[in-house]
Amino acid sequence: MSSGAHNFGTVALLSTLAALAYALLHAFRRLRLALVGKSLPPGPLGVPLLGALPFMVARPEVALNQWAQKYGPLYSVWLGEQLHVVVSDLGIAKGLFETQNMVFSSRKETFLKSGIVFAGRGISAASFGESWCRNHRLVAKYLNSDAVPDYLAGLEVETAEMLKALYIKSQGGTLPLDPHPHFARTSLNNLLTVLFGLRTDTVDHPLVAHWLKLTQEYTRITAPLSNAVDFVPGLRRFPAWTGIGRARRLHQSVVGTCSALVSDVDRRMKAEEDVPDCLARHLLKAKEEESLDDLDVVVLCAELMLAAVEKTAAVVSSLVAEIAGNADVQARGQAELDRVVGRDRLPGSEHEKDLPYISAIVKETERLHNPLPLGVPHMNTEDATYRGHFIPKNSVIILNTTAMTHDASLYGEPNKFDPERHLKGTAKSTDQGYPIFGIGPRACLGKPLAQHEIQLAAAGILWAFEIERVDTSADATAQEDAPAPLRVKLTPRHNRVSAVLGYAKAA
Ligand code: HEM
Repeated sequence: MSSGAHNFGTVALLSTLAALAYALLHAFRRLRLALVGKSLPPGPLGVPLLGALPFMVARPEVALNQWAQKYGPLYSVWLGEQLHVVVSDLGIAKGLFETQNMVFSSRKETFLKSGIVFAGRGISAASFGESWCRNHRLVAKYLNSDAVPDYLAGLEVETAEMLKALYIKSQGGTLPLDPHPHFARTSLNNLLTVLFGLRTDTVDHPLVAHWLKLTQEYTRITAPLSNAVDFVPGLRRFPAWTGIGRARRLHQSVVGTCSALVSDVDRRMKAEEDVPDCLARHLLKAKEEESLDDLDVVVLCAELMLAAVEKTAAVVSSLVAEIAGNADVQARGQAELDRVVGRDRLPGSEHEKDLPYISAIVKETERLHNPLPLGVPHMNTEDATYRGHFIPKNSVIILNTTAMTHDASLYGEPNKFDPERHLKGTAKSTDQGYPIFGIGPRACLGKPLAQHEIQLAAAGILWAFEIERVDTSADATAQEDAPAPLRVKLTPRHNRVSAVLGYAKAA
């Protein structure tokens, strides 16, 4: 026998033994639990050391959905040595949180996101404890639904600025464009105002493209299941292959950018300049009393900017893409705006409650185009049991919110864009609520701000423009592995648009 064939035989034997040992270990784990009358939720077995990680490399949500079909809406899966419990049903998610809210409201402090990107600080990646409580309390003061009404006038100004910039950049509707950077700038400006009391003056300001790039990198390297290195500690010896280097660079870049903004607020406060009330000022003033160090302040601000900008902009871009492809929805939304707002002023936040169809368009976009398809994983701090399934302490809980919002038993024809289903009192009305902002004490802190921003953007764009999608299939610059960029033609809807937007050179 040749040495090559011999080596192959040895490798095959060792692999088989490793797989057997792994299967035995899992069988033993399950048997041990069964002996004391406990059974884990069912789930796939996976492979030695890595568990199910190899099946989740490309599109984790596809693998998760296939397992949900096979094992049901509550199943367990090992990723490396970490047990994950995946919930794909809204009723079960609500059930878990209604009965054991506090038990399920921690997070696993992951190696990449928590340890490197946020340097063990911040809110979203922190386990449930004193530091999370303090940070959550400090930030909530500036973001909860009591605080947001103070920002509404500013959000309206930013929306009007965004519409005007779209009008100008598209040369009064003659040039197709990608509106996404404009939506990102609006969201960035809203956050910069809340955090630092400042804003960018144009979409071409370098901070807009820089921050968009950082948030996209953040999304790529911190997606809930993207990092084998979080669950297989042995991989940490290979920083070049495992995203560790990228996470370090992201940390440096994000902290560098936000440190400069925080330092400027600090300098202005020390020079006794007039600094508007903003989160950075509040945190700097409270540093001693709240035992915050410099990095705490910077990471809190950076985290909010990372959490906010791209997700909010992504929803608005998806909304525009959907409207461009649904002439009936567009016409119905515009008819509502003409009726409620008229053509001599822009829709404002005072109109929101009188625009149920626009709200329904927003809800339907969020249902279909969830910008955080698997939410942010939770962790349970105590052993728990749900409908006979044992969920051991320190399991990572994935709320598969996309599966929940595509549940055909709640939303008939779940892949269809149909705002009508959110209109109360109509034949199609379902009103199941949807969990894209999360559930329980760890639910999104920015929801009130994001919802107002998106609603104002939706109403403003529909008020101002006829939206038409431009075909990008022949775009030679498009990258093969990236989604086609959104390109739309935004034609002013009526002859009052330029005047109301304050654009003097109107046709
Ligand atoms: C469309 C926009 C947004 C979506 C879909 C979204 C979604 C989410 C989700 C799913 C979570 C995890 C909830 C859970 O664990 O149950 C979360 C957490 C969080 N979000 Fe958002 N978010 C959005 C915008 C924002 C904005 C604008 C901000 C800040 C200004 C923000 C700040 C946060 C923070 C700080 C957390 C961590 C909460 C915690 O762990 O205690 N988000 N968000």
